[in-house]
Amino acid sequence: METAPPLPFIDARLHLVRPGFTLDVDLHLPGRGVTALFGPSGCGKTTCLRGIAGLTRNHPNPSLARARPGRVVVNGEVWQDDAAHLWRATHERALGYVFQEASLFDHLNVRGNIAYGLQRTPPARRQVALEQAVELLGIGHLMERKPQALSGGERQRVAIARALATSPRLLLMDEPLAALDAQRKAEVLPYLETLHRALDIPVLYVSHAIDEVARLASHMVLLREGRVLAQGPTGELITRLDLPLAHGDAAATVIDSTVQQHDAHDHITTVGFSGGQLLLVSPTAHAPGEALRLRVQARDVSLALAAPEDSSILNILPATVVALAEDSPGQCMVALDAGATRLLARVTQRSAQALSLAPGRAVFAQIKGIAIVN
Ligand SMILES: Nc1ncnc2c1ncn2[C@@H]1O[C@H](COP(=O)(O)OP(=O)(O)OP(=O)(O)O)[C@@H](O)[C@H]1O
Repeated sequence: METAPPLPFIDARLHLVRPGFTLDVDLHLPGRGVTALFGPSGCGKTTCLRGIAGLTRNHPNPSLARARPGRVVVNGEVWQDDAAHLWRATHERALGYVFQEASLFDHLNVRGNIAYGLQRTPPARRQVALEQAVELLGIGHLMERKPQALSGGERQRVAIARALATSPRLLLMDEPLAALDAQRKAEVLPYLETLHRALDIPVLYVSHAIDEVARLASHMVLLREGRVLAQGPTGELITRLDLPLAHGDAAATVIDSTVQQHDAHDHITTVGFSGGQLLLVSPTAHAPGEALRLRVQARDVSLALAAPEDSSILNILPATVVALAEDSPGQCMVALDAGATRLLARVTQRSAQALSLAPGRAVFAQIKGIAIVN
């Protein structure tokens, strides 16, 4: 019997000691898809990316730096192994780095900027053609322009295309959308979504914005004061009641679903997911079979003990209460399982008592079709 090839992975053990700040992390990440590094300002997200890129390191002799030996392995390539005295400099690590502000060469046009990235990659390692990077980021019409003649969103798309053109084995993105206004963000986000599906290049993505993370990242690392608070699949981490993300007004669930049908007449898309079917309002048509990642805020989910009839609410899902926690005075967060999907509902403590909510209790979760975002 043939055995399946091992799943690709990224391991990064970094212990970087600075005056007033220590980063001490052990990351075990999938070698595919987008992993978000998330946490408050100053928790060490950028330091983490810089460590993986080889832009920052302890004294090469770990005993002098009083740090645990570092190790960085990306899909089978060892970039750093302090214990074995192995260190690849940044230019020897096949990585692309995209920063908050696109740092393009002003004297080169867009074509020249992207070609610069391409030329630095040995022909044997080139996997992404310039044309492919240009097409993925939708910048074909901008090729002859100089960076000064680009909008913020366009500059960022060129910077991403330039990073991709180097055929990186890992793409590091440090708040690539943070400098953009909401409209520009909405312009660039769809390109980020498609690029990791089109190219099998893992992405480490630093962001402050949980909605961005929920939309893009399948996996996440929560950092606090230089340490890992938790790491795992996004849907799991954002619904764990022992972690801060599952509390407060922004608490939400992600639901990975597949389009079943789209009714163009009333703009309703029907999707299937592990907990059944959902109907959502969608102004754009979706083809059957298309994968949709949906987001539902905990405050938009209400609970009932019996399935209501004649309700305007489109989605009524059987679910089981898994856990409850006090959220804020008078409010409580309820974790529920609908099939294999974890949902969150934020209800008043009065309602929780009235419905005798407790682990194991069977309920119906009600979600308005207009409250589901994709
Ligand atoms: N070269 C350095 N020397 C000393 N301290 C540093 C250095 N670079 C960063 N720091 C400190 O390390 C800590 C982590 O910084 P880092 O930029 O990694 O955080 P961050 O989570 O990316 O923050 P933000 O979200 O604000 O960008 C901060 O306290 C910062 O002041």
